[in-house]
Amino acid sequence: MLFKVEMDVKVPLDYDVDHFADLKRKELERFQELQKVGTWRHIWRVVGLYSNISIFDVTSSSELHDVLISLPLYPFMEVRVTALCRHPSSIHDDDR
Ligand SMILES: O=C(O)C[C@H]1C=CC(=O)O1
Repeated sequence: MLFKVEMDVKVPLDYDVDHFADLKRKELERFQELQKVGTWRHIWRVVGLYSNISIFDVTSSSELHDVLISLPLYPFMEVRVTALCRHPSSIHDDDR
């Protein structure tokens, strides 16, 4: 199952810089693991914002929920999820 996930990262201005750098390092590790196994299939930066638009490939909405709340930066994210399905005119067989 494919989902579009929009993530806005919002960090309080007075948040400890070193602690946030540590969370970002952990987020990068988790992100790379999820990319390697194909769960986090695509990511784009939204120009000018600390936001991304991503495509996740998971077996269920529950799996997506578990993946999202496992992200180290999750407590700082506003997340919007859109379920996707194959377009009948698509020529690609991996977009479902
Ligand atoms: O940078 C972000 O948009 C937040 C998050 C997504 C991947 C990653 O490494 O951090």
